[in-house]
Amino acid sequence: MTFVDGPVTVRVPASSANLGPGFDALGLALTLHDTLTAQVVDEGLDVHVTGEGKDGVPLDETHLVVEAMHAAFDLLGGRPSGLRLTCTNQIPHGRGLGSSAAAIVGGIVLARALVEGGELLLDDAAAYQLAVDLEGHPDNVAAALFGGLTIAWIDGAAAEVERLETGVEVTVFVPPAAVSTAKARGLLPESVPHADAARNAGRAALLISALTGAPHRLISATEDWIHQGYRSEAMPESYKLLRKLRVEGIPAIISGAGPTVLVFARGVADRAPAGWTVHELQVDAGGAEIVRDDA
Ligand SMILES: Nc1ncnc2c1ncn2[C@@H]1O[C@H](COP(=O)(O)OP(=O)(O)O)[C@@H](O)[C@H]1O
Ligand SMILES: N[C@@H](CCOP(=O)(O)O)C(=O)O
Repeated sequence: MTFVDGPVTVRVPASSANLGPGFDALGLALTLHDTLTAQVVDEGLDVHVTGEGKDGVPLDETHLVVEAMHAAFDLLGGRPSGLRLTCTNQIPHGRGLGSSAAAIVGGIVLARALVEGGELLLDDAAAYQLAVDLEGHPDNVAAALFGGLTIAWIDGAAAEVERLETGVEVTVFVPPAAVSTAKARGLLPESVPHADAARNAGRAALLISALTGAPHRLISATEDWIHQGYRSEAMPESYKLLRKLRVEGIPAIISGAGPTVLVFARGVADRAPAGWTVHELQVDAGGAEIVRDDA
């Protein structure tokens, strides 16, 4: 196995998972990015972080991007003697915008690009499978890797994905405090009423239609009964904003495991509670991409 000379840069998008009724299945890549640059060096591990997470993430082998790079190098044939990594992060951590998925996908794509012929040794299907195995659920990593609107599922142990185009525009309302995905997953019940599962399935199907050509269906298509309500105690302000917007007829959901509120609309930034950050975003159609020096 031969490593490439010089640094490699990857740009990886934020993602919003679930989108209301599509729990652990639907994902949407968004135009908010982390930019990661890595280079193989003679020895040691040198990690620099600027932007989101700079004061909170470890700078050793337990850094999530490094863990994902190591897992990918192990599949590609071996780890390099040393690594220099620089992360310039726009995606806030623990807000339901897929920062951990972006770190995992970015690390895998970086490692692959640092190995001569890496795309043949670890193709997109294998990279996706590794990312799902590391993240534990497929929805965010599908969108972060492939871009656009994704439907993700697990067949046996095999991670599968269907990618769709959508031109939908969104506004995200990001609260100041984080809620970890692990904590939010811990609030979910072991089972849900059959009637709730049934109506969620119908709305998830309708949502695909709404996002790919029938936007007038968005308010009905974004209703959920199987996760958002159960998690509301961990994010009461988000849930309150969600209900308020929906009463106004604005299609709002909890993004991923929360606490960010995502709205399929523009021109609503004035609804943000004090202290929250608002981003008006588009869909990132490309997913994780190597940034070429000559691009
Ligand atoms: N770019 C990153 N670099 C290093 N660690 C990260 C990065 N992004 C996320 N993480 C790790 O993942 C955690 C957030 O993951 P999670 O709770 O799943 O929230 P999110 O909704 O943002 O994915 C962070 O606290 C940090 O430990
Ligand atoms: N389906 C997952 C999505 C988690 O997304 P994140 O952006 O909060 O990591 C869940 O709802 O737990």
